[in-house]
Amino acid sequence: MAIIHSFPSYLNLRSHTHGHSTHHRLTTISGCKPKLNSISLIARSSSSSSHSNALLFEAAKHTVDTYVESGMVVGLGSGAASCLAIHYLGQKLSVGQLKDVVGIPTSVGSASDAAKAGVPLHQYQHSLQIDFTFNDADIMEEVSLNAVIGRQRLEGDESIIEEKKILDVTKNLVLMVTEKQYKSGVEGSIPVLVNSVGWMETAEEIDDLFVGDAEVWRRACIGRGHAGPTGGDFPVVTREGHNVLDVIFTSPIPNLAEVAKLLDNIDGVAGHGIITKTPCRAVIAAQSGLCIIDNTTTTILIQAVASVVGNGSTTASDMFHHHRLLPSLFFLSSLFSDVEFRDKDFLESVFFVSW
Ligand SMILES: O=C(CO)[C@H](O)[C@H](O)COP(=O)(O)O
Repeated sequence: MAIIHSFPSYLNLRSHTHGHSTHHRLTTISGCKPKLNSISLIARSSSSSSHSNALLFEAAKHTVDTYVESGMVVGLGSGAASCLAIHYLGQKLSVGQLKDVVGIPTSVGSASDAAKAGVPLHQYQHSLQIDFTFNDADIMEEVSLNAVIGRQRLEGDESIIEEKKILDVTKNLVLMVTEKQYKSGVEGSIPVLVNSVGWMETAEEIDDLFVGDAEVWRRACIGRGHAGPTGGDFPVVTREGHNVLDVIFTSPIPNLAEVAKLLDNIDGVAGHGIITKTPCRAVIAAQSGLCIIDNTTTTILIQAVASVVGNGSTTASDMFHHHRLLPSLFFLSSLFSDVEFRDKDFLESVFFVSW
């Protein structure tokens, strides 16, 4: 993959590495409460879950260190990485490294995390200017960085609609995912909010639209036994009174944005969990370090690299998985220094925070 911005903290992170070593600095964390002042180098953990927590914390820390500045209004996302980012942000506020940051929670969970972490909160209001937002995504389409949220919501106490409004109005957005969630073709559930009156007709229409590619199930409240495709007697009803359909794709979706458009045009659909936002950056926690991708420049660089390496089929996935392409990317970075589309940030682009 990887496009890349070097931001101020790129230098900081690089200074933590040993030359071009592929060993990324990891940070001890304790549950969801990283301690800002207790950063230490640790060997890669033998426990895979603590290792993946450490990787997620690197993504969260990088996101906060790089994009959050004093005085900002910051959208606070939901999910494991966002929880780590909120607590890290709280730590930076408590030691005075950041000041006057106001958080806009995207969910009940993020509001609760922020309250515990000491991040001052405001409720989202229409016309509020949000400088920057971070969020988790359940899965992300490579290159476009279109993503899916809302797969985990089993109780209906969260609002995908409100969360998407915040992501929509924010000036800058970072989505944090692991490398396993960064896919060339997204599969699995797309959560779709439908009016509960007439939900069955809407579900049938969606089923017809994606026949052979997806199954449609109405989401049931957890703890209510086996509900089956109709959601049984206790379907989830969201805060806004919608039912949630899981449109479960059984094969990779070639273009997530197309699916979003098709869903938007169906009567009875009130919203869905697909995010399509430009500009958007992905901070990807990979085994070998962090990878930062910006969807405004990805396509251009991929095409350019494909031509330099003489392989028309080069994809973001190739770049992500085959480090051999990195020299080409660096080379291109220097070649493009005079080209109009490259702004200063872009000129300073480098490809991985640490490999
Ligand atoms: O829907 C989402 C953001 O709104 C997230 O993708 C979801 O919350 C991820 O949860 P976790 O990180 O705990 O798997």
